[in-house]
Amino acid sequence: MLRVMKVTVVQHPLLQHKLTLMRDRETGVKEFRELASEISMLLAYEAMRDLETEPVRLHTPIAEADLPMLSGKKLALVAILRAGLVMTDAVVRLVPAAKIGHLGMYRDPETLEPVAYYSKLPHDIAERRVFLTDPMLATGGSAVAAIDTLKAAGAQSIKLMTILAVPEGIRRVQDAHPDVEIVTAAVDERLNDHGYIVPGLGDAGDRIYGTK
Ligand SMILES: O=P(O)(O)OC[C@H]1O[C@H](OP(=O)(O)OP(=O)(O)O)[C@H](O)[C@@H]1O
Ligand SMILES: O=c1cc[nH]c(=O)[nH]1
Ligand SMILES: [Mg+2]
Repeated sequence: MLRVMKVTVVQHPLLQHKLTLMRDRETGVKEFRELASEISMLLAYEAMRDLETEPVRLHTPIAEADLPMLSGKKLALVAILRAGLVMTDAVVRLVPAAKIGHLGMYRDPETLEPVAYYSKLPHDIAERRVFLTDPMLATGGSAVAAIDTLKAAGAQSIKLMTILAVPEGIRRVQDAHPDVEIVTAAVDERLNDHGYIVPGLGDAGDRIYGTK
């Protein structure tokens, strides 16, 4: 695992293998979606490494013992639609008590700037640790707009979980929101002239939902 400032690249071989399968253009919708789910759970395992625990006294079948249980702030998972939804759907299986928010936005194909079309967040988001999900961090416009919205709603503790990022997008998020840690499975080379990540995996939303 490589840590550079507030970016964590999860370099576990299991995760990297699954990511390579996702990148393959021959991978179909069903497998792509399953891989995105599995990678999201592995990313969450790392992103949630610093969750607080406290000892709770209980009886195992053998003895009484003080054993760790999650404590501290409650959690919120927030998906940037559409593609982030597959990630929150997966991660909530690990933290079933988390509340889930949705931020609808798409990237204008000409300007590459995000266009927001929906927002529904837990009312108590200010009291929760927020894990924002989107598989792709490209120009960073969508992530910055989503974090702006979360902070305007009172969120104070935010981590961004992505599957693929590029240095340009990471910089844009860090410049706008230096307090937000990014957890990703890989940092690719660059963006092409259409704002797609190279080598990337294509259009995440289209590959998850089969819309192309
Ligand atoms: O970093 P950026 O340059 O903003 O690009 C990344 C955004 O692009 C994709 O969404 P898209 O606009 O394709 O919407 P969709 O999920 O509805 O397909 C992706 O899921 C991110 O939200
Ligand atoms: O490569 C990219 C860039 C933005 N959005 C995607 O879905 N893929
Ligand atoms: Mg898309």
